[in-house]
Formats: sequence, structure tokens, C-alpha cells
Amino acid sequence: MQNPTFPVFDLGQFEKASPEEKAARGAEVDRICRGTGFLAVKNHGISQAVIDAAWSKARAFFDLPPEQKQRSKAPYKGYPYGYLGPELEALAKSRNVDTPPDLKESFNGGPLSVPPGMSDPEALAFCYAETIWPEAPDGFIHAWKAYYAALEDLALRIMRVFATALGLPETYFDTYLDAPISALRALNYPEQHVAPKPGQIRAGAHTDYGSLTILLPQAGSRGLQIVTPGGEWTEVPPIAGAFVINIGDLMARWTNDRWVSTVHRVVNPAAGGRDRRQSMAFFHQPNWDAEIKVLDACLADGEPPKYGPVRSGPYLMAKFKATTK
Ligand SMILES: O=C(O)CCC(=O)C(=O)O
Ligand SMILES: [Fe+2]
Repeated sequence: MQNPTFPVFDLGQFEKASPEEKAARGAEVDRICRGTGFLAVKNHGISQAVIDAAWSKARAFFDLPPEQKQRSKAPYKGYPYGYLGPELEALAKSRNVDTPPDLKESFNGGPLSVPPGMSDPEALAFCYAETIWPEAPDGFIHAWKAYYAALEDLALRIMRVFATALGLPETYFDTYLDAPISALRALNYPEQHVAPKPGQIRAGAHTDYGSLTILLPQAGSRGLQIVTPGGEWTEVPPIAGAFVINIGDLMARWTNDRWVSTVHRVVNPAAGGRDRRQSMAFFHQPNWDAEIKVLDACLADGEPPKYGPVRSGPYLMAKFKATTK
């Protein structure tokens, strides 16, 4: 059953609304982001063919024998892209909680091109490092890039909703987002044939790091849970045709914690179940050099910001390196 309280936002309707109506719908998004920062976005305009192709190529990749997948593995610890095999990441470590590794594998890819003039050695070695493409299945790279490009555009449109929600001009964030360093991650949570270790789950409790995440969970699948403002775990229901959106730590910082980067996790199938689960997560991240400084719009007169400014790229790098081993 769908959770009747999980908010669903109609993006197409927002985009064609009058300024007054946009402000009203934006206020609703502000309310959601003050609460959990998790919502579903429907009527997003992304072609189903693009979604289905990326999904099925990712699935076919995960179905390959382990040795073949390993040929596109990240070449060293801390390398952000390529195949990350089972039990190499524990997301709970990002919150200093020591758990056994997450029960998942992933394929990860970065920006589709390096912006002209980019010369920062750290950026080139990290965010703009090459994606280690798999040799199979045929058509993987094409489908991946089409999905990445579509989601990059969708993320920008959602950031415009966020600007409206904060009472800013709709395009306020655009200049921070013209060379974003987002990452796309296909996730596979294999069937569970052996009992997990104590404290071992599919994705340990964590918050996302960036501006926003666009998640496509497997249709009808279970397991994604978020902490409610009341402190309880609740399940995010799968909503057909919609993406699940959540804001990340950088957005909480930008808004001086007016908005919440909510803790979430993926739990194991219920006792007796062992179902495989797949998802695709697009982690949107502002330009490498973007300076993220608390928005004046989120401070009362004379109120000091809780956070000093950070640069998007180095901030992401530090967060990422805490969770891979
Ligand atoms: O697979 C999912 O549904 C969520 C994964 C997630 O939260 C993450 O990788 O950050
Ligand atoms: Fe996450």
C-alpha cells in the first residue's frame, strides 16, 4: 500500500503555473523540506525509454559474472568511479558508526565532460577522474550517458523549485550549477542467501552529501526508510512513475538547517525474504568551485550563520573518502 502521507510533487504543473501559484507550491515544498526533505516528483518529463534503457543495462551489468564486473573496478581505494564490488562500503561510517559493510555492489560514473578551463589538480584527479566503463553489456555507455544527462537537467529544474521554495528568484542557484560535479550510481542489493552479520544492512544509516539526490527505486520494492521528525523509522513507498527526491547535507548547510538532510537507510528483506533490489541514485552536486555560504534568506536580521562557507568539490571529496575502505 502506498503511504498516504508521503508527499508527491507535480513538477510539470509547477513549471506552467503563474508566479502566485508557483509561490504557493514552493511554500509547500519549503514545508516538506523543513520536515524530512523527502518527496516524490511526478510529471517530470524524463522519457520512459531513457529510464528503462539505463535500468536494464545496469541490471544486465550486475548479472555478469563477478570476474567480468571486476574488470571495471575502481583502480584504488578512494577512486570514485567504476565498479565497487560487494562489501566495500559502509555508509554508516559517514556518521562515525562502525558497522559491517553494506550488502550491495554499485557502478558509479561522474560528469560527462570536463568544463573548459578546469585545471584544479584535485578536481581533475577526483570528480573528473575517468569512469571505468564496463565492456558489457553492449549499449551500456550510451544508455548511462543519456540517463545522466536527463537527470542533470531534472536536478536543475528541481533546484529552481527549491529557489522558489526559499523565496529566492527562480534561477538563483543556476550559476552554481552550470558545471556540476554530480555522480550517478547504479546500486544492486543481491539476493541474500546468507544471514547478515549483526548490524549489517543493505545501506547503513546516512545522509546524502550534496544538494539533492534523485532516486529511482525498483518498482514496487521495499526497504528504503527515513527518520521522521518524530524520530521514528518510516518506509518510503515506491510510487509508480515518480522519482524520490531528497536534499543532502550541502542544502541543509546552505539553508542554515532550515531544511533537513534526513537520515535514511536500506534495510534487509523481512525474515524469510531474500529478494534482490536495484536502484539508481543521482547525487547532484554544485560546481567544483561553487562557494556554499549560508543564504541571507535563511537568516533573521542579525542572526549569525551556523556554518562558514565551503567549496563544493573539496567538501564532497572529504565526505566521500570517509566511507570507502
Ligand atoms: O537504494 C536506495 O533506495 C537508496 C540508496 C541510498 O540512499 C544511497 O546510496 O545514498
Ligand atoms: Fe542515500
